[in-house]
Amino acid sequence: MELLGSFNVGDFIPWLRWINIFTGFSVRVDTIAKEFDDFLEEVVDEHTRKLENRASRETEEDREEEEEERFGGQDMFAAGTDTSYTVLEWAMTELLRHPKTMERLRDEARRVGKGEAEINEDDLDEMLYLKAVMKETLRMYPPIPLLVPRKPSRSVEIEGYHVPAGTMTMVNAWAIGRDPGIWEQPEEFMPERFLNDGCKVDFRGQDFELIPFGAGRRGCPGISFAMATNELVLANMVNGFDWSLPEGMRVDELDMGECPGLTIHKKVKLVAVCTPRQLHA
Ligand code: HEM
Repeated sequence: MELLGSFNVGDFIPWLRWINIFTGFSVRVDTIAKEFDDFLEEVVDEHTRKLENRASRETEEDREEEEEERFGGQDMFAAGTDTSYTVLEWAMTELLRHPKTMERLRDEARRVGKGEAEINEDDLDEMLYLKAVMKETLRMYPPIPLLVPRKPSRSVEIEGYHVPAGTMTMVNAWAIGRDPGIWEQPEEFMPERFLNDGCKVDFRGQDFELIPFGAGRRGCPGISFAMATNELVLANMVNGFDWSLPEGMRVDELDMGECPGLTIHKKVKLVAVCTPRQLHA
């Protein structure tokens, strides 16, 4: 992911793409692509071996099917893992920086979970504060800040700008999420802005003020799965544990720096202390 988001001349000046060979960029991309491909091939093979009564896959059609499974797996794996862990790391960081927000979320989880050890998917519908926390995290820290580069198939005119067909275009979801013309106090982490009669903006691609998953035909197809898993993980983290910063560390000492890449991680990994909650017998 870091490599995909790094600067390379060929993306910006296509006829200079040959420079990527001399900078070593092309070799690094090919090496990682091969390692990833081998890994997925092993996963698909293992899965196929487990399928009892399945004839060995030797025809051309079988091989094509196998390749599709590998590419599908590659897409899901690349698009779904890094994004999810990034969003959870930023959410936890902001919660630790805002103890009152953490407390409110924890209280909601323990109320909705009725003191049980585990929150399940059905409980999530009732957890409106959790949803507001996730939305606010996605507003401030869209895991893929420039979405995925696209090329228009025909020339278009947008607000007076002429964009010729085939131009590489990027949408800066990060800047949109922090635009003071759209958001009040955009640099403040305030999940409350999404509650009750507050802002009705949603992230499913209908409201262009908040597009961490992109929008339109090529928007993220994993959105529902991603939100269900992220919400479930965060809800269970605050339900099952009390969270704090390492002893002696102040909130203002938390490093909020970002790493460059296709997905934007914290530069310094979050270190937090979790204390299992005492369950009543
Ligand atoms: C918080 C989690 C996630 C975020 C923020 C996210 C965001 C995005 C974004 C911004 C795009 C590009 C959309 C565009 O260019 O308009 C994308 C594409 C995609 N995402 Fe996600 N995603 C997440 C999780 C997932 C998960 C869990 C999966 C699958 C299990 C997934 C599968 C995909 C696929 C396959 C594409 C490519 C779609 C295409 O090009 O047609 N994503 N995602």
